[in-house]
Amino acid sequence: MAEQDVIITEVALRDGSHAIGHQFTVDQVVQLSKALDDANVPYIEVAHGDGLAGSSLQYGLSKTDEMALIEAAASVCNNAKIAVLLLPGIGTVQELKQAANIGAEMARVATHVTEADVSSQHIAMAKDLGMETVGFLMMAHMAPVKKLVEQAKLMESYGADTVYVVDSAGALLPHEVKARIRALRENLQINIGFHGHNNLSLAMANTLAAIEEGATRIDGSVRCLGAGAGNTQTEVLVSVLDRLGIKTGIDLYKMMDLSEDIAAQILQKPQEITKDSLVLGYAGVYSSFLLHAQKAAKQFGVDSRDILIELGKRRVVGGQEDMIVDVAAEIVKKNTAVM
Ligand SMILES: C[C@H](O)CC(=O)C(=O)O
Ligand SMILES: [Mn+2]
Repeated sequence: MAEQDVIITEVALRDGSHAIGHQFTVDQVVQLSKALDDANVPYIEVAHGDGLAGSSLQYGLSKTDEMALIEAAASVCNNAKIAVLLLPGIGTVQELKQAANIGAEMARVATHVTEADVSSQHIAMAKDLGMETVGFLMMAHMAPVKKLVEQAKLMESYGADTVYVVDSAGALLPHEVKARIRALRENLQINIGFHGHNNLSLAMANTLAAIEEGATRIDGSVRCLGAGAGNTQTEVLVSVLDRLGIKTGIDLYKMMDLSEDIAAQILQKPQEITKDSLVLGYAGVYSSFLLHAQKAAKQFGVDSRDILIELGKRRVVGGQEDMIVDVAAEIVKKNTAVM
């Protein structure tokens, strides 16, 4: 019998970076990684929220060099493997090599859902470095199923071991997740994964829908420590899967304890679905835009929801963070013109 039916990657130390303005310290990363390792979590992702080399004025400056965080996490894990995220164009193969040298064993190469072709070099390099390799198709709600399959097949052809459907905006509904995972299962030979965000309170339902259709790689963030309203909450997911008789190999009590004792202390305020995170899901906007939009709203004196709705209409994608300020300024101009 397999020890795990579903393999969980804990993303709080990467996706959660968005929620705390990229302020992780070595001490926080060491404490959380150690506890996750002790709870038998198989993969722990560590990096800037926007992946390797994401620390910048555009995406947000990290308090601590991410390589120091990755090295610290790797040094305290006995069984868990450290994963890193890389968005080609933000990170390069240089950072990937550096991360592999200090202990990262899994590379997750992320592209917009229609741009998989930019991942070929990075997937090939990750394989050459001996890393387990994941293709991560972000903003999956923005492409029809046929397009998603075509793009996933590209990642498979470059050598990815797994392809993820990434609901970056938390905008997908369960039947849409099902259709996407089913199509990938029917057309690909590699593992299929799912990464959800809870902006519409659907992260758990979507994750279960994905598992029902055959996804075996699932992301979670403990205490919902992720962008927007956070991801599928890991300790809740472990409980639900246990009730369903689906094995994760993770110790539930230890997971609950570390959520309460460590993750909750890292969050500047408890994760909940606020009006802004709800609008992310409703309008189909990248979850990592949340704090940027709130900052621009304050700066320009406009409603953050208006900014997010407009970004959704314009189908803005990751990498276009500068548009947030443009949109805020345009709203001010429009409001002044009608006065
Ligand atoms: C760079 C993004 O934050 C990656 C991710 O977690 C998502 O698209 O969701
Ligand atoms: Mn995410």
